[in-house]
Amino acid sequence: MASVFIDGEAGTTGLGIRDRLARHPRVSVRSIASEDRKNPAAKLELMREVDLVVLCLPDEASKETVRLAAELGGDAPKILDASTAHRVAPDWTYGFAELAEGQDEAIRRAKHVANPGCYATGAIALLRPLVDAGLVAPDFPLTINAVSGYSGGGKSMIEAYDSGTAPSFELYGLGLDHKHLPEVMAYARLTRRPIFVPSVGNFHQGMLVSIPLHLDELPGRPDVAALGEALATRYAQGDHVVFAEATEPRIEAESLNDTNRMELRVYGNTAHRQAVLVAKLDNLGKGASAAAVQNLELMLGLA
Ligand SMILES: NC(=O)C1=CN([C@@H]2O[C@H](COP(=O)(O)OP(=O)(O)OC[C@H]3O[C@@H](n4cnc5c(N)ncnc54)[C@H](OP(=O)(O)O)[C@@H]3O)[C@@H](O)[C@H]2O)C=CC1
Ligand SMILES: CC(=O)N[C@@H](CCC(=O)OP(=O)(O)O)C(=O)O
Repeated sequence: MASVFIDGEAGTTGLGIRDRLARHPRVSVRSIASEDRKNPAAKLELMREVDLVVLCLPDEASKETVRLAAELGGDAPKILDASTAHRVAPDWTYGFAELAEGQDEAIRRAKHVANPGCYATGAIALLRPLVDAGLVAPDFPLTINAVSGYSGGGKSMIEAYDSGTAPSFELYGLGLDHKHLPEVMAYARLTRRPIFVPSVGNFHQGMLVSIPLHLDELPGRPDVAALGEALATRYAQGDHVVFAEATEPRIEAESLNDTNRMELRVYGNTAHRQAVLVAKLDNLGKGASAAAVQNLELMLGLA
């Protein structure tokens, strides 16, 4: 039985991981007493005894636990960080197994893995295959639009919606400096910073990430079908990331909730030479806790 300590177990992401691991036949969760949850000495003692620690903390607290673990030298557990702190750090492995061939193997071998951001998971899954295939140039002026359920904002945003003080819908991140952009650029291999317009609505969980494209501005002026074929080919073997046909000119955000699945579609109008790429995922599932469980199974040699 492999043992795991979830630092930040009572938060939104931590609880999601704990619930999934509660029914896991080969992983046991070691918990810290609630009054000690921010006590470095207690964390250090627990980290001595476990195989892996998952960080479900604000960025600064994550960095602090990583520093603490370093005190254990060669006895330090493996670390999976769900925060934004290490996603583009050179000595960390990006925990998106479907990123490219061999990424699952890199996660298996890694001592330190950064779990991807929820919006970034959708944007990278859509863009990386098209950049690799030469259908989208790395310096293309992209716009990424997205909507998330309010659980994406953690405990404080959940409280605001539950108490009725939050708006039904809002755009945010309009300072154009969202924390997921560095990882999107790095792992989709973009050289020009996309404009990212996230939004949040009055539903608990679920997410759509959409990217509009003028086809005549792309290299080789591909048609709608060519974009779909590139994604279908790339994810043909996928269990968790799949290409799906765009059968209706609309899409809702919640049908993949509580799963580790993400669906990618290409909508378009051949006559108008326009397309919209869309990823659907659960911000708490493939966007956070379910992806974390997928990663820790790889890191613990259970998958
Ligand atoms: N919600 C989401 O959809 C996603 C979140 N993430 C990331 O996961 C991390 C956690 O986010 P989320 O679960 O939403 O946040 P929450 O606000 O829901 O939970 C954070 C938890 O961390 C605890 N905490 C804060 N500081 C410390 C510390 N020093 N030691 C131990 N525990 C601490 C908090 O406890 P207390 O309340 O008692 O202070 C709280 O329980 C963040 O980095 C976030 O960016 C990643 C992907 C998606
Ligand atoms: C609705 C909402 O506020 N969402 C969060 C992102 C949630 C998430 O995935 O953040 P990390 O993975 O980077 O921790 C935000 O935009 O900051």
